[in-house]
Amino acid sequence: FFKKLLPSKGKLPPGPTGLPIIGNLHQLGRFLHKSLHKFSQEYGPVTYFRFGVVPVITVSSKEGAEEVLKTHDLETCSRPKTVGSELFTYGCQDIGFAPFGECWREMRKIAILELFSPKKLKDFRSIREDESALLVKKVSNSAHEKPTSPVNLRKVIFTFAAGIIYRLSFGQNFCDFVDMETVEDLVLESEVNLGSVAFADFLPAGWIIDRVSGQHSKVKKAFDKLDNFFELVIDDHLKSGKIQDHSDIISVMLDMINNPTKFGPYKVTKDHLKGVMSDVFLAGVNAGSITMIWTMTELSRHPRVMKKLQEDIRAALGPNKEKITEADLEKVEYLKMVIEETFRLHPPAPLLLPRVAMSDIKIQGYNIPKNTMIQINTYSIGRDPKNWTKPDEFIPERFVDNPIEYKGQHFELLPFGAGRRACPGMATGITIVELGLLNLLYFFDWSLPNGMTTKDIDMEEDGAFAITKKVSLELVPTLHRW
Ligand code: HEM
Repeated sequence: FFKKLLPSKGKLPPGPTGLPIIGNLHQLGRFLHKSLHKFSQEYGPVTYFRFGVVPVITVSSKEGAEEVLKTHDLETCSRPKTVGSELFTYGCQDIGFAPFGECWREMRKIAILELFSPKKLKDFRSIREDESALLVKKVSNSAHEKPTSPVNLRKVIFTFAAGIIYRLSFGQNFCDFVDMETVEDLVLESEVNLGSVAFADFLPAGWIIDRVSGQHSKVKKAFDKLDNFFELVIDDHLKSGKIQDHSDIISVMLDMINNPTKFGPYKVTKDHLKGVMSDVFLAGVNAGSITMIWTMTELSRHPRVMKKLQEDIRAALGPNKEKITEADLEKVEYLKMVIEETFRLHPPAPLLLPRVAMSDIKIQGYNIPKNTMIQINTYSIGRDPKNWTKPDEFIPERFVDNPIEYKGQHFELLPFGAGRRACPGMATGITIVELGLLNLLYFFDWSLPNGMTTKDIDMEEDGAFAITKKVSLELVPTLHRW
């Protein structure tokens, strides 16, 4: 009867049958990208399901991704709001979770100008070189220890990536007044809570369950910690009295808040500033660190590739270099293939960030009604045998004489997304990843801790939006002798 009354939705994509109210929640496992991968294997590359009462389509083919991210980019470039995203981005007044509109456009414009322009990338070279030197020093100290002990690669890689991103966005002296261990815990806790599922997101009156179950207070507590931390960073900028020098994005935005008439009609507020800080703090460091960790993990599991890569790097750069420079990044073709292969198998954000249809559209011949949430499954696309031969194997050579790149033009490989909402930090992110790995692989040889074989390397995943390796990767470094 109700079906007759409601307007026809036309031909929806196929998908699992849901239950009243909870939809298909009972069929989703711990990791959404894996559950949706299973759906696509059973129902096809465009699948319809319900997350509680929220309608969702998941797209798992290169052709479908191209239709969403290119043909219908304008109609799908908004984001759905969730309890976690609203809280951690100060009411979605950031870049990553802002709905399509003026706020998103203005924040993205400021970030591109103050963080990601080619000029800024050049200006920040000294920060990257300082952090590279610190990384090599830290690992060298461990390599000199007798007996040698394994290095926790997650820790050194996080400190390296965070040192660069936070100093360039939060100020040169950032690392002097905070302790990186605390920062790492804060990033992990915030990311998990931002991506956590609240009943209020998909059930009518679900907020009551969130209050009773303690979910609401858990997320709020994590947010308060992050907010206190941001206040500390902002206070430090205000105390230094150097807002006018525009030395980082925080001083630029504080100047915009204090002198609104100087900067055009859009009124920037403290919530915008904290929203952008939240994006940089969470998105900026995690994805790059995760990429480096998965790369070192796959290299440790594939000694043939590790050996070939280190020989290739050392032949290209020559012996006994004192430090790696960014000019060296141009010479290491095989490293770029290894990173591409890692992106294919371990995209740091396998579902990108969710989109929402702003009008009725058609994807692969199916009707997608307005307000449907859209998930692009790059995890499935990277494993699709139609795009890749032997898709489950780690073979960087597949990129030899292969035009496919990760920059958003080739829809079979989308680690940074594509279209209007593609990652604005791509150039910065990839430079950090290449630089970090080049330092680790040029100066050091790596072996597994005593008694461990390649088969013992744990590949279990963890995380919410960003999917990382659950168990820390521990390897023993030896200083390379020429
Ligand atoms: C290897 C490093 C990185 C990877 C793999 C990565 C990946 C991604 C992905 C998949 C998205 C979602 C794209 C979409 O929905 O189509 C994204 C968005 C975003 N990323 Fe990155 N990212 C990286 C580095 C960075 C860095 C260094 C920053 C900032 C310092 C950054 C800031 C952002 C922001 C602000 C967005 C939201 C864009 C929007 O919605 O308009 N990312 N990133």
